[in-house]
Amino acid sequence: MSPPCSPLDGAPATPPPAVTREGFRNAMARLGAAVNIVTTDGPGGRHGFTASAVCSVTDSPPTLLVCLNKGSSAAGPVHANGVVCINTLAAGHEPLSNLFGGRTPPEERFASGTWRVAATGAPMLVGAVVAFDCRIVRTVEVGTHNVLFCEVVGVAEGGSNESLIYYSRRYHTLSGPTDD
Ligand SMILES: NC(=O)c1ccc[n+]([C@@H]2O[C@H](COP(=O)([O-])OP(=O)(O)OC[C@H]3O[C@@H](n4cnc5c(N)ncnc54)[C@H](O)[C@@H]3O)[C@@H](O)[C@H]2O)c1
Ligand SMILES: Cc1cc2c(cc1C)N(C[C@H](O)[C@H](O)[C@H](O)COP(=O)(O)O)c1[nH]c(=O)[nH]c(=O)c1N2
Repeated sequence: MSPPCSPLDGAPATPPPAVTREGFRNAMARLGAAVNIVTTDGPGGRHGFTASAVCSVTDSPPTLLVCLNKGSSAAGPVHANGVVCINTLAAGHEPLSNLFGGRTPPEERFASGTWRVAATGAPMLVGAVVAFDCRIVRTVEVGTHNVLFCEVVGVAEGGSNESLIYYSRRYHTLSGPTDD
């Protein structure tokens, strides 16, 4: 059996308490993450949702994963369409993130921002830091979420040099190097 976890400050180890949902979320709030709007379109209709649970899986074939709550109104359309575009948000996109973050009807979400249609048919956000046009190649159910494995079939790099970051339940801006 493995020993109990030690606190990072070197204090004596105590048996770990059960991890509650609240405890897990509080811990996760300490992980900074890029903010993305994941969009879809096709026979299941146009939809999109804000997601921070996005991660690179492998570059061969280029694959990302997205964790999508099964209770989200976007879940049906995403699975019916089998395609998504992962649009990574730039500084100034906080209102767009909140708009796609729940409760607003799908077509009202797309009334903000400028959208074009990617090769898969999914909406691509003009002004995103980067956008990944993807086909969903596998879905794995874990608890409340579906993990979508998304093969990248197209990439568009935007002009913005400032990424939107969600950390400690707030939005922040991270600037990249400038050319000069
Ligand atoms: N992975 C997710 O589904 C996810 C991620 C971030 C935010 N959200 C949703 O956005 C809203 C605001 O989030 P917040 O960060 O301000 O406060 P919060 O306390 O609800 O969440 C803190 C952190 O916990 C994680 N988290 C939250 N809900 C989760 C879920 N259902 N499953 C797995 N991980 C989850 C995320 O990393 C989040 O940043 C909430 O409704 C939350 O459920 C969901
Ligand atoms: C910053 C931030 C980050 C996330 C979210 C929200 C916000 C504000 N949400 C919640 C998600 O966007 C929301 O549940 C959907 O918009 C679906 O809501 P409706 O069911 O349509 O109301 C979210 N949901 C999800 O399934 N996976 C995720 O990674 C995230 N990440």
